[in-house]
Amino acid sequence: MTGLVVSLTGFNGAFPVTANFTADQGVTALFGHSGAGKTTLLKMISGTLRPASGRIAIGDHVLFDKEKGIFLPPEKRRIGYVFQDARLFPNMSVARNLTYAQWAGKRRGAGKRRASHSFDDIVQLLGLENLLTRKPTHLSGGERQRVAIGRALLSEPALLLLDEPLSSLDRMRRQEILPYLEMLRDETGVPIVYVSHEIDEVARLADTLVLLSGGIVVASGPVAEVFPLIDNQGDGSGVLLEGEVTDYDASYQIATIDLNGTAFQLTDQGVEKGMRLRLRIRERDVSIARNKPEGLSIRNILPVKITAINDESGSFARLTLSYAGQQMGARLTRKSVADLSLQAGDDVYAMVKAVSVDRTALR
Ligand SMILES: Nc1ncnc2c1ncn2[C@@H]1O[C@H](COP(=O)(O)OP(=O)(O)OP(=O)(O)O)[C@@H](O)[C@H]1O
Repeated sequence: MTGLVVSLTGFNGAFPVTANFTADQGVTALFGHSGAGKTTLLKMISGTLRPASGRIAIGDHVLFDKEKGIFLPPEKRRIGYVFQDARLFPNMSVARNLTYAQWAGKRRGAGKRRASHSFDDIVQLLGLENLLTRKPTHLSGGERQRVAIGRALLSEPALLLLDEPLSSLDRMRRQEILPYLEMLRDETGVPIVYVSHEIDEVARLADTLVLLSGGIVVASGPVAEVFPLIDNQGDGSGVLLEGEVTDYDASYQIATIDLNGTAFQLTDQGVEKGMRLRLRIRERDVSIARNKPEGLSIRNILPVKITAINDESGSFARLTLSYAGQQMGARLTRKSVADLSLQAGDDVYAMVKAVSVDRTALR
């Protein structure tokens, strides 16, 4: 059992924190707006800040237990920490930075366990082969972060904490590094806590989602359940739907995905039959028709039931839709809702443009 259990209360200065969540293998995203308490919680998990009460454990490895008087110092916690800025040793080559971490990990007792990741495995996983002789100053920001992740992994951690590892990178570099993080998630077996305030990263990487607001964990659980609850400043976060690729038309680069019995199409490259994909469908990309439309360029038409209509202030209304047991949302003008006489309980059709979904490949 390698799951993470966090159940604590405490303070960072005068800022109070209350957190209760559990997470299994894979990536646990800690999401919250600036000042929500994400870094505070990471400090409590890593041991640089002591909670007032509660318990923190990774499987049988107890890091903190107030009642039993256990508080492991940071160096005994077997936690690999990757910061927003890579914090590599500037005078050492990439290879030395990595081997130093391996040495430090062994000194802390990791060497008594069988190393699960060899130096060569990590170098290959993170694509560091051609960087080994360089100094950190001669690396791009994204490359530095890949080395920092490699360094954290080589210390044989029981848990990896990634504190907004992409926040110092521009969009292009982020896109470059995301596939490495997906591989990390799928191939290392090390549980990862990933702090982010970027919805796209959460949609792509998370297995479990923990929402923090004002120092309190307000929701936690499987990402598909919790994702729609993200407060995206008025613009809904959308829903995550999962399905398997049943067909790929290479000439048009169109993949067909089976989403609970409905064929859903999206434009994509590098997709193969049998692959599992996660799609993010945003509320603003969904429109509604009373009757099944024909002769439309929109390719995805899903039969849905309206379960609720909430007027927002101003011109818009938010519809909650149920589709094959999953919830979706749509954001329409109130005028459209009135013109179509839409009401809760109506069976209608949701139309989603094929190009308007984000996808991620799942293991
Ligand atoms: N050393 C400290 N002493 C007192 N208060 C602090 C301290 N560090 C942080 N805080 C306060 O605790 C609250 C939570 O801060 P924290 O850094 O955990 O938020 P965050 O979610 O990580 O934010 P960001 O996304 O901006 O990094 C903030 O109100 C902050 O001002």
